[in-house]
Amino acid sequence: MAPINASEVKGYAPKEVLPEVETDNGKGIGYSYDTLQETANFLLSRTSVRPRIGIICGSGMGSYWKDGSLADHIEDPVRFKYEDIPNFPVSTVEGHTGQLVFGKLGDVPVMAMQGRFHYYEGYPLWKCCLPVRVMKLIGIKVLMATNAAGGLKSAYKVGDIMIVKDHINMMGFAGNNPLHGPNDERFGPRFPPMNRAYNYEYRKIAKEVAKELSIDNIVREGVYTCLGGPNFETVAELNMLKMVGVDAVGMSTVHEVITARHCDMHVFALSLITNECVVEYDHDAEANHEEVLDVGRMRQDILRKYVTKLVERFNKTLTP
Ligand SMILES: O=P(O)(O)O[C@H]1O[C@H](CO)[C@@H](O)[C@H]1O
Ligand SMILES: Nc1nc2[nH]cnc2c(=O)[nH]1
Repeated sequence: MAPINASEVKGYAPKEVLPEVETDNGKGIGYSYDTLQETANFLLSRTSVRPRIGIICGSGMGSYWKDGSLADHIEDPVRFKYEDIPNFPVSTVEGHTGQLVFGKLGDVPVMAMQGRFHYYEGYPLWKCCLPVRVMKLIGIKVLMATNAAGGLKSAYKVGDIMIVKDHINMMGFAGNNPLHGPNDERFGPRFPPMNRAYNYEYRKIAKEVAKELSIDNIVREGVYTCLGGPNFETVAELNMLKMVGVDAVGMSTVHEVITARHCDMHVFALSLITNECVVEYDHDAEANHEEVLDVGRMRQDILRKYVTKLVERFNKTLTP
């Protein structure tokens, strides 16, 4: 049998990005500050947009449904394919186009990631979060992360939008953390606090805006966790997560938020509940990525309007 070439397998990171531990000229794990500064300078030299809010578009929310998604509504867009950006990984998951878009959302300059990086694609966590550090270096103050997630709380329905109040870093419990390895103080401290990870003022604003848009009946607030994936959870795993206080489960965001808080960015996150987690045996339903993408499409207009308004309101809280 011919050997399998990982780079040709859909859903798998190309071979050259696979090593679990990459070093930068022997200085340690991850890319150095200077290397990421080069990436930031590359982007800044090719656009006059100076965003202060960075948005990560979750599965099915950024790109998949052409012309309706948030990123497709960014005005005067300047787009960069991930493969053309120095030091950037590439997206391999369906529903994650793989480009950065600079431009205006409402009247606010933003940068949106149409596609994020996941651990299950074969990337180490620090590499999944590399774009967050690049955001910091181009002057972004606020990270707005969105994701698709399974709803664990019994009150949640498919299509609900959960404002993330807090997270449980399950992968961190096992010692897998994006900050693992030598610490560069220019990004942040060795031991960053995480008890105020999700900005309180922004969560308050998000609830107000949900009322203004008359979507408060579908907007919730809860606790998110990220598992490594790519498989969805077993019934026993879901019941355990429920027991420890998880309301929604996904395969992203937590490590991005840790990286953003480490470098002192404000953080706001939303989970779109794309499927109900099955917490009973003898149930026919099975989670699948197609359903996740479909619900992303179903909610794209509401999410776009919500995020656009939030971006305008968050921007007003930033000093000029
Ligand atoms: O977290 P995002 O990227 O939104 O996507 C979520 O949905 C995908 C599974 O359907 C996984 O990638 C999971 O993390
Ligand atoms: N881990 C996990 N990720 C998801 N992303 C969307 N739905 C789910 C889910 O049910 N579980």
